[in-house]
Amino acid sequence: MNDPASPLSLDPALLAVFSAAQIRAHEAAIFARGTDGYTLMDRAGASLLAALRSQWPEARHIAVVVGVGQNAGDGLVVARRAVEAGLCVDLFGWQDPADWSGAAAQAWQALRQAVPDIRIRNDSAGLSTAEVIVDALFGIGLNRPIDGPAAAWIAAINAARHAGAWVIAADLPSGLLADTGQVLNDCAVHADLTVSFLGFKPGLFTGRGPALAGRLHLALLGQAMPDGAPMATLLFDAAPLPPKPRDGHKGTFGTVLVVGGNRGMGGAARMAGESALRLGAGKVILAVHPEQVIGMNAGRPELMVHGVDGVAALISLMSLADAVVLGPGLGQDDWAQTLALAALAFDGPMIVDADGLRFLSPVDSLVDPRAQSTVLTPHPAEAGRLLNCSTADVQADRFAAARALQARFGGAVLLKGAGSVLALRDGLKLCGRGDPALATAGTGDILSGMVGALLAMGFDADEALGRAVCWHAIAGEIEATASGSWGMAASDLLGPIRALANAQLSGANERLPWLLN
Ligand SMILES: NC(=O)C1=CN([C@@H]2O[C@H](COP(=O)(O)OP(=O)(O)OC[C@H]3O[C@@H](n4cnc5c(N)ncnc54)[C@H](O)[C@@H]3O)[C@@H](O)[C@H]2O)[C@@H](O)CC1
Ligand SMILES: Nc1ncnc2c1ncn2[C@@H]1O[C@H](COP(=O)(O)OP(=O)(O)O)[C@@H](O)[C@H]1O
Ligand SMILES: [K+]
Repeated sequence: MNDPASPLSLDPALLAVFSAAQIRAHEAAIFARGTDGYTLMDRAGASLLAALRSQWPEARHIAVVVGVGQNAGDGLVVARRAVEAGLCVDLFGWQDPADWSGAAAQAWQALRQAVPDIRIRNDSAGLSTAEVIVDALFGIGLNRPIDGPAAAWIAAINAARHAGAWVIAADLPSGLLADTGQVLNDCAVHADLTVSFLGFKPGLFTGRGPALAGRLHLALLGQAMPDGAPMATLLFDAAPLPPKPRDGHKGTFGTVLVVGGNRGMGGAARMAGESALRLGAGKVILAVHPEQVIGMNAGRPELMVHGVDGVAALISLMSLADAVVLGPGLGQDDWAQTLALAALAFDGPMIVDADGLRFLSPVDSLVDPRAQSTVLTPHPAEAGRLLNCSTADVQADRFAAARALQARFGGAVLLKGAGSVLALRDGLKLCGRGDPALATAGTGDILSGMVGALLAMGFDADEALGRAVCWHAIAGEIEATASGSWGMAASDLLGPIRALANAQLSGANERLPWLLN
């Protein structure tokens, strides 16, 4: 299908995420070209202060909490520049200034020169009077669990935020691991705004990152983007479907077969079927447990519901399908196993979700043709089961988990949850959209039906998955903006999803990141 242009045009720098090692290599290249560390740090502090003043123009009293490394230097620059701009500034931390090194030591000297009576306060009581707190404790150098004074300062910042202060983080909310979005010891700053320097870090967008980072600004500090391929690219939007051809008929737009809907679990198959229909599939057939047929036929007459009691019946339905959705409400009993093994032999594009994932076998290689056109969409617990590890292990490094799943099972892999990670043939993608409204039963079934529809229309596995994930996440945002994040039912997504696919609705742009110089 021909694609119209993407509805949003974001600067390419906003679409890439770089690991801490890539950022460090980028810094080294900048230094090699003649820019020194302090010049860069001064720009970082200036960008942060500009973001602070634009977000909270009325704020007069700011607190800067500094740590032990170069992230502290960013905060020291902010303190100096804020004083120079006429703001009232308090500096907090536990570091002996003589222990700062490199650019941070220079930043301290510059601050001392500009504000000779500046002192570092080591009691957090004064934090409560600040309107905005600058978190300059840790950036990309965090490399172990936080305890001691740093943990106490993080608790104090979060308490002050709870009491009404705003928090802006330098580079990363302190405690968030740049590469994974993991937080150790449950100790991290909760920020309202994060200004990320030189390039976005993956941890801002997945795991705990989306909950802790707040709004995101990227400050390139006068530099081009880092050289080389980013660790992952971000998905913020997806092009709508092309116009529906005037001479199309239902056969043109593909037949989706949903295999699932075991006893007591018909709803999942029905939601997947409805979402396939609402995304534009020409025909949708449900292969469900025979006991489910009567109720499901009554609910949505457009779905062709077949009670399937064995392999022969399923194979005859598979012969009609352009794509199979295996898993919604499938269950784990003998009926489920018999159908799953038969469905996995389908010679065409397929998405495997939910209990369907239990019946996958590892593929021999990524060139396995079956694996090439398969989409797998586990949530973290399902991913843990497939990888023989705990959910916590999966969440500790969602990128590694998605890659490991792809290596073992092939195809396009989605690791679901806040900041969904996509392991595709052309690398890692990371969904930058979404809302906790989506954290409710059935939204995964809606997503699987969407992917099924796009596969049946002829989109390849990567494209189908990327579009579906994006529309699904934006639909969650739209519902949350309209009616709040609590209480959304999965089927509420269907209206916005249809509108997004038809380009009749665009996502709420105030959630998108900003670019600073
Ligand atoms: N080098 C430069 O010129 C620039 C650095 N920048 C800033 O520098 C940051 C990176 O600086 P660093 O590499 O010094 O790293 P950080 O300042 O993030 O922290 C590293 C320091 O903290 C210590 N540390 C790590 N984990 C700890 C823990 N759990 N408890 C206690 N101490 C811990 C380390 O031993 C090290 O001393 C970036 O995130 C960015 O904010 C930016 O200003 C851009 C320019
Ligand atoms: N906090 C969140 N933020 C954004 N998206 C979320 C969040 N929680 C869940 N989701 C999304 O909601 C969907 C839930 O799917 P899944 O866990 O399979 O639910 P179910 O099996 O009940 O359908 C996934 O697409 C997931 O990425
Ligand atoms: K920080």
